[in-house]
Order: sequence, then C-alpha cells, then structure tokens
Amino acid sequence: MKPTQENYVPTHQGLVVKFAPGDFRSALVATRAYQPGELVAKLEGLTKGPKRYTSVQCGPGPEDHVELNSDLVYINHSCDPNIAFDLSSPDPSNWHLRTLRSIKSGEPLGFFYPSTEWDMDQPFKCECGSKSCVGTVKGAKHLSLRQLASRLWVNPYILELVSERDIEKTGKLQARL
Ligand SMILES: C[S@@+](CC[C@H](N)C(=O)[O-])C[C@H]1O[C@@H](n2cnc3c(N)ncnc32)[C@H](O)[C@@H]1O
Repeated sequence: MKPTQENYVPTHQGLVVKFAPGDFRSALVATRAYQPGELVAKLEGLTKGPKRYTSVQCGPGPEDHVELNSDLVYINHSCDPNIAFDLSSPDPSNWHLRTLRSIKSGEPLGFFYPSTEWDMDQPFKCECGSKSCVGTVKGAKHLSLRQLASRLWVNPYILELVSERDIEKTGKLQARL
C-alpha cells in the first residue's frame, strides 16, 4: 500500500513525500543533510508479495519480492543514485537504506532500480537527466555488467544473476564457433 496525500503522516524522520499531481510524479525528499555512507533507514515492516511497480526484489528467485509499506516506496529511480537499498545480508533485520554520497536538505532521494530489480514489472522511460542515463529502465537483465558496475552499489543476488546470464551467453557463443 502506498501512503496517500490525505491525512499524510511521514513514516521516517528526515524524509518527507513531496506529492505532485499526475501519475507517478511524487518523490521522497530529504528534510535534512546526510553524510556519505550514512544509514538513512532500516528496512522494517516489509511484507512478501508479488512483483509490482511498488515492490523491491530481495533475492534471486521469482518469489523474492517485498512491499515497503512506508514512504520509502516514493523513492524514484536515478541513473546517478544518491542512495542504496542494501539487501545483501542473509538476515533481513540488517537490510537498510544508506547514502552513497552527501545529500542536501530538500534533495530528492534516488536509487538505481536495477541494483535491486532483475526484470521489472513496469518498465519506464527514465527522466533523471543524468549524463549516464540508461534510457528505458527495465531491470538489470537488460544491462551489461559494465553499465551496472558504474553505479556504486548493486546487490549481490543481482550480480549472481548477471554472472549466470553472461556464462550462458558465452557458452552459446562458444558452441557456435
Ligand atoms: C515506486 S514508484 C516511485 C514513486 C512514484 N514517483 C510515485 O509518484 O508513485 C515507481 C514509478 O515511479 C516512476 N519513476 C520512478 N523513477 C523515475 C524516473 N527516473 N523517471 C521517470 N519515472 C520514474 C515510474 O512510473 C515508476 O514505475
């Protein structure tokens, strides 16, 4: 469930949803400055569910998707991310959101969606405006290792899936030679 503008109460200190008219135009914004590498939030209150545009992938399998059930669902994608969803621990109580660089008060948070998502339910044309923009955001399956590696953080289960894909590709190429 996405929090809505009616009777809005922020779920996390230091963050607020900036609601905007139109579909999917809202964003989560910092209400204070953050240092590089700072813990922004622990990922708590997650529930398992099907892959949706609001879910976050938490492992390599088709069932590994969680809903955030908080304002964190308003974090948009950025090809030049300032924040990471770190779901690398085998213990979900260690999953967290941390900064990848300093963030100013008023700055929108953005994470690189393919750092958690393999093959997204709802691809979209990215409007982040960064020089390294990937264009249409569909998930890590549709990007090269090089495109992923330049984003400061990618979850280990995504790198495993990339590695399996690339071994398979290389095998097919070798069989043709
Ligand atoms: C989980 S929502 C994020 C919050 C969303 N902006 C909202 O208002 O509900 C994910 C959706 O937001 C939109 N979105 C997120 N990042 C975007 C970006 N960089 N460029 C264009 N649309 C984006 C896409 O429609 C995407 O499916």
